[in-house]
Amino acid sequence: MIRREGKVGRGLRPRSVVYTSLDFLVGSGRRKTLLPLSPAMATGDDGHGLKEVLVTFKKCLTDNQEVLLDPYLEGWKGLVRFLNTMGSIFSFISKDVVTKIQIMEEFRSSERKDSYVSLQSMVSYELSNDLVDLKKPGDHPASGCRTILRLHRALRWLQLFLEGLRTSDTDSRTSVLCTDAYNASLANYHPWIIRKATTVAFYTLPTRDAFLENMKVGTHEEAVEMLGEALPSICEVYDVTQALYSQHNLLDLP
Ligand SMILES: CCCCCCCC/C=C\CCCCCCCC(=O)N[C@@H](COP(=O)(O)O)[C@H](O)/C=C/CCCCCCCCCCCCC
Repeated sequence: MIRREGKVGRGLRPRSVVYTSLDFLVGSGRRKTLLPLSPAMATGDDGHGLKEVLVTFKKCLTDNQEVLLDPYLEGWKGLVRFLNTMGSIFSFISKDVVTKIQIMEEFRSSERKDSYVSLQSMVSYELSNDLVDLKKPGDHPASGCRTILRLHRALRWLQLFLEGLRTSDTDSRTSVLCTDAYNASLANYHPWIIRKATTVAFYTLPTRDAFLENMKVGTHEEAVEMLGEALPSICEVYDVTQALYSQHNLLDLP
């Protein structure tokens, strides 16, 4: 069993729950075809470690600095599998990410799929066809641009959190690392109620040692080394996306 840091999580068995996000995924026949997850994946026991997930993000960037959508979504699916091992208290977060992945996968399986090969082609296509609500929610509440923006902001949280794990002491509290990363990124865009629920959930996180083990990389030192090697790719994907969104004034989409 994974040791927990805080009071809230004591006694929770992270791998024992059939997660709501999976219920959501398999509950609809239409959704099922879009994001099939095996039962093993649903519990995070699909044999893949964090390294494989982070490597997926490396595959996003082309030589022309375009961000390819398919590996981007693959990377997020891998992260959701990790999130699903953290306990049902995180299922409200998991559900939100899964919904956003599904929105994007629908674009990728639609007749406009070629316009959604990369973030660059998506931005160009949606803007030139007036498919983005730029100022307030309107006719396009689930555009690709606004959906990716939410994941993009979350990628910043991931970058900060993993960097915190990598550089912190053995006895550092993951709830503190996670809260610091959250406050410096996503929290700026979330209402009070979400910030509260999220902060409570952070108290149930496993210890730093348990996190490093859960990465399935080897020793703790090897896990830390892997983070040092993998994080630059995440940063690059984040930076290229940030520059793209900034260039088109898309960083505040409703
Ligand atoms: C062995 C180490 C592994 C680490 C693996 C970490 C896996 C992390 C997986 C997912 C990260 C969470 C991504 C959250 C995306 C949130 C997107 C968002 O901001 N959505 C809000 C706005 O969307 P719209 O309403 O405008 O459509 C939405 O309102 C939010 C809903 C839920 C709350 C999201 C809280 C995010 C907290 C991020 C920390 C996750 C903690 C993971 C613990 C490791």
